Amino acid sequence: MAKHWADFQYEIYLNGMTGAVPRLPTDLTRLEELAELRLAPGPVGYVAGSAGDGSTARANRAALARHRIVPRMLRDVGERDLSTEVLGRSLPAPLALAPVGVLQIMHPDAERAAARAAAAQGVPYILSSASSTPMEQVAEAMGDAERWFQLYWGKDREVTRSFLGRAKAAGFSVLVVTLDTQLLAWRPRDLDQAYLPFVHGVGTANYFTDPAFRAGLARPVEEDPNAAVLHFLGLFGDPGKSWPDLAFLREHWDGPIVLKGVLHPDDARLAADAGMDGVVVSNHGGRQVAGSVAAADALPRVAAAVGDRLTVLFDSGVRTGDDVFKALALGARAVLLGRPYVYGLGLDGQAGVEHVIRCLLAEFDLTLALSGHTRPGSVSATALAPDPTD
Ligand SMILES: Cc1cc2nc3c(=O)[nH]c(=O)nc-3n(C[C@H](O)[C@H](O)[C@H](O)COP(=O)(O)O)c2cc1C
Ligand SMILES: CC(C)CC(=O)C(=O)O
Repeated sequence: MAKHWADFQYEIYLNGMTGAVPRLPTDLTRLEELAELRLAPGPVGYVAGSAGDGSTARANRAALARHRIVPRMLRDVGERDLSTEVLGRSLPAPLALAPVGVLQIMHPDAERAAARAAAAQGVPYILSSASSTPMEQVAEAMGDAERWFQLYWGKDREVTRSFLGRAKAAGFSVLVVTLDTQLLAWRPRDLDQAYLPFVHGVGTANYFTDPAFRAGLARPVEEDPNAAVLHFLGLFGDPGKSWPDLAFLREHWDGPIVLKGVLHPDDARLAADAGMDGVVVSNHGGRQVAGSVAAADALPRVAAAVGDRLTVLFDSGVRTGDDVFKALALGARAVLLGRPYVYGLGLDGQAGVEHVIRCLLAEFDLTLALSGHTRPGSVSATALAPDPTD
């Protein structure tokens, strides 16, 4: 019998014969409440928090919940294959870990632990520019496992050029350029606690170790760390960028480029016109524009506009296996997972991240099978009940 992601449930039940139960919940929507109880208020507030009153983060969940799956019967789902081709790479499942910076606020092993967990499960790891560990050290922890680099496309061209060179040399294969964080949004939960990881020197490691960044400082980081933090805050985002600037990135990166944070079909078309390879339909987990369209509501429109020209990926609000299924049905090729793996890291290090990946994919595998499908590619809009808001 072929091995399936769903087999994880029997592993759990068999371990139960020795009295063992999972250390973390298997319903991943419960991780946040556990993290709120167990982790320090500043860090957990930063991760769980959103822009404004949190309406976009809630809308992300509500939009996914509004869609309902219509299972089909007697379709021989005994043998299933979750592997998916994304940007020329064969992935074991339609999943990657989203770029999340500052992971040291969650666990001392930070990005290395998350990256090792991704590598152990064969899932691509997308390393944030704002990681608390220099990219070369994360790459070393991963061996030759699949890794992508997320760029904060800031004001200093030399730093961008240097990041691209370092990422390529360290074996990162896909460039994910985040467009929705040119400025840090209004985040009341962090403001009320006056807590921002960067001010504590977390999330600046790629910058502080970068020769081009260091060249822009009046005094070395080690002599004046506060000035270095201010310099970072001044340059990590650039609200002055516009579409023609993408030519610079296309010129300096010869692998696939994916734009993250696209919500409007016209922006997706502009991405295709600019020679990009993909988009991530995302509202940054509701952390940037309060009152924004839910990512799952934007997804079918973007997929209809560019699905034949670009690889369409999705994040923001994915918590369960059925969310993954719905995202595929709405037009995504694969999804990125954000906060759940970060809570897994905070609560149980690398093992916690692996638990989260395995639960999500076991539940997705079961949803797929029980709905009458054997592979991600066969899931389309016809697998969903008509949208009551249409
Ligand atoms: C604590 C935290 C830090 C993040 N840092 C980054 C980042 O450095 N770069 C980036 O492109 N996105 C970042 N994101 C956004 C995620 O990549 C992703 O879009 C989002 O978490 C998806 O929504 P979800 O958390 O609802 O799954 C961050 C998200 C969180 C929660
Ligand atoms: C503001 C960024 C540097 C980090 C981020 O993307 C986030 O906190 O959502």
